[in-house]
Amino acid sequence: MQDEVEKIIEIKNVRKIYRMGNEKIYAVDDVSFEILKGEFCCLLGTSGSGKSTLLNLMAGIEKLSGGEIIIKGKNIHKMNENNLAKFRQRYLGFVFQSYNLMNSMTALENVEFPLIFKRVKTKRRKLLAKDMLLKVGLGSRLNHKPSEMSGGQQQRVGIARAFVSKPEIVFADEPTGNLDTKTAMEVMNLIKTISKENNQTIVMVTHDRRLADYADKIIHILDGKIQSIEVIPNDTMENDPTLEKADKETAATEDNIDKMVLEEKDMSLPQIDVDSLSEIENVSINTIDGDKMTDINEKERGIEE
Ligand SMILES: Nc1ncnc2c1ncn2[C@@H]1O[C@H](COP(=O)(O)OP(=O)(O)OP(=O)(O)O)[C@@H](O)[C@H]1O
Repeated sequence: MQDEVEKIIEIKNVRKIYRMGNEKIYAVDDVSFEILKGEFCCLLGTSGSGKSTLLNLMAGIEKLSGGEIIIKGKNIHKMNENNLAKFRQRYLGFVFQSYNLMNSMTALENVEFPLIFKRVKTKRRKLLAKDMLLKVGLGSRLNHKPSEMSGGQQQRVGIARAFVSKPEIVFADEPTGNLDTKTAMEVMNLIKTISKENNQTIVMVTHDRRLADYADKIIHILDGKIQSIEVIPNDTMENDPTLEKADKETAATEDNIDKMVLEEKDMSLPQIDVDSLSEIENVSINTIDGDKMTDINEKERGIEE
């Protein structure tokens, strides 16, 4: 008998009410649905329908007015701040519409960042970050800063940063909102390809039906309520020439990564000011796969029940 697929996210009668003077705004109004492990789920709706609020509630960024959000069996809104932060680091990744890259850092340094918090050793960190940048087709842009890259390239760095530590769930709020249609499709292909390779769960917000078609499941939202839930047949992947190129690049360089690390000059990360850590953590709340955790003390990253 086939194993039942894990319900990785359960949304139960969730409400978010904002008060504006005497007025109550029901941004999310009694919403319930489930997302399975490995599913690509899209929250689709027009402007003001409540998509971003729902995503922020799911990520524990906004407080609930009612209901429950269970992720990996844990009621995340019952956790204290410290445990919630650990939970985010361990299980969640984020892709933002505005990329949220560190402008003073190179592409490679940006992608390395989540791994610093995981205390992954320098050499391994650089290998993982490089590998990820090769995967997203940026093998020739490792040492470019965000200002030296196009919007599409910057978002590829954002994707590499979100996925480098293989979080089980990646939240993406209008990840292609600042990109032209062709680049948006390439970015969608990347998100889908990488997440499917690793059985990662994606929750993406968009108002664009064409982008929602990349999902396995679409939650249609209107005025804070679910209008319908649509399951999409799994045949919408397009041939992306950039991906093919990225694959070839990865294959060609896989054997040379060690060599590249040894040859790379001036790759040390800038000194991190302790006061800036919380700001950085907001940018790169992320985690790393269990089988890549050999450098990390399990207890240190443990989450209290
Ligand atoms: N901090 C807030 N205070 C008051 N009302 C808010 C707040 N944030 C959102 N809202 C209201 O909640 C509703 C849902 O907003 P939300 O940003 O979730 O919609 P959205 O579907 O993501 O829209 P968009 O696509 O334009 O970003 C809107 O009516 C919005 O005005």
